[in-house]
Order: sequence, then C-alpha cells, then structure tokens
Amino acid sequence: MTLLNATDLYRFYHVGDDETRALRGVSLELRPGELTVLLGASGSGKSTLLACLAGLDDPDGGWIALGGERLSRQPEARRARLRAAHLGVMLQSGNLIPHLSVLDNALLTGALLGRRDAARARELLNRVGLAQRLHAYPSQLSGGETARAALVAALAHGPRILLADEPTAEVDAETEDRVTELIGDFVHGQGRAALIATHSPRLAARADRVLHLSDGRWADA
Ligand SMILES: Nc1ncnc2c1ncn2[C@@H]1O[C@H](COP(=O)(O)OP(=O)(O)OP(=O)(O)O)[C@@H](O)[C@H]1O
Repeated sequence: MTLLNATDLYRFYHVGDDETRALRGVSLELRPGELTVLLGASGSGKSTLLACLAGLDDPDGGWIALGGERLSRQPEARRARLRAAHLGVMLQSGNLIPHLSVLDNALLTGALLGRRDAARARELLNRVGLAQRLHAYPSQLSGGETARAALVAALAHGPRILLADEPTAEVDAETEDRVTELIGDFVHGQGRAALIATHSPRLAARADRVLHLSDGRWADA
C-alpha cells in the first residue's frame, strides 16, 4: 500500500533572468511503517520537495497523490482539506500560529477535524520536554523548543504521514533522543509513514530508507 505517491516532480524558480532548477524529476513513494530520511546539501531541494508534498507549493511538472487522491494542481481549499486529512507537516518556515499557545497550536488541526484530543497533545508535549511550556507563545520559545512544538503540532491530530524539516535542529543530545523516539514510535509503533529532512545521525540510524537529494535529483538517479 502506498500512502503518498509523487511522480517526476519539477520545480523551477525564476529571479530576474536567473532560473534555479530546485527539483528535476523526483519520484517518491511513502508506505506505512516506513521511516524515510532525506539527506542533501544546503540548496539541494529538500525544503522545496517537502513543501510540494505538503501541498503548500505546487510543482511545475509531475503529480502528487495522497491516499489515491490527486494533491497537485488543485485549488488551495482542496489541498488544505487533503493536507489536514492525511498529513502532519513541520516545516522550517514554521507551522505554529503566533497568537496561539503551544498547547492550542497542538490542538488546532484536531479541533478543525472534529477530533480535538487534549490528553494526547499534552502527552506528546510532555514527551518532547515541553510540559512546562504549554502556555507559552511561539515568540517566547527558543529555536529548539519551536522545532519540538512544531513537531507536536504536526503529530497531535494523528495523521497517516509526517513530513518534517529538521525536527532536531538546535536541540541537545537528550532531546534529540526524545524526538527520535517519538518519530520512531509514530512510524514503527503505529504503522504510519514519515519523510524527515535531517542531519541527525540518531534519526538516520532509525531510518528504514535514506534518500539523498543532490541538485534537485536523487543522487543515485
Ligand atoms: N522562493 C524561492 N525563490 C527563488 N529560489 C528559491 C526559492 N526557494 C528556494 N530557492 C532555491 O531553490 C534551491 C533549493 O532550495 P531548498 O530550500 O529547497 O534547498 P534545501 O535543500 O532545503 O536547503 P537548506 O538545507 O539550506 O534548507 C536553492 O538553490 C534555493 O536558493
């Protein structure tokens, strides 16, 4: 079974006369129970790929399907519905709402889906070491706390797929272990899928599959 299917993705950016080919024919499948780690040098296209898979950006070529439904080249409202139904998304650009507390951010998507689960949100925040920061606002968090709060906000509604960009950025080794455990349980304990861009050797060690992006292509392609 495939939860997410991306075929032959292209994404070009134009600034003045310059063209950056951020994605050049990337295909990918995400399956239940599989933790996939995404590696690549800065500028290789990792964030662009995650944004396209999340339906936050639209590829210029190729297509993406979530649970058999097409995500790419759809109106924003439909992409948002599919995103909420299937995905947990944690991106560097931030998926926290500034005027909501850490706890309310974690409850938001579940509430929109009609399955608000405060006990689960608190448990996840506790597991990543944020039990004392439930009522803080995003602007009051450190970089590492922001990444963990954003990860919990992506996971708390129980999505089938997690897409995450550097969830262990700026954290100490103990917190990195906690975040790795949380993602490992989500994928291997609950049979979900995850695609994680990370430089963490701890997280990479738990991966079922490691993919390398280089200059917008799979390195071995
Ligand atoms: N909005 C944009 N406009 C123009 N160029 C962009 C834009 N976003 C990304 N790029 C370019 O596309 C390429 C891929 O960028 P991307 O952010 O996907 O890389 P990355 O692998 O995530 O890098 P990092 O690890 O530094 O976050 C880079 O050359 C980047 O400069």
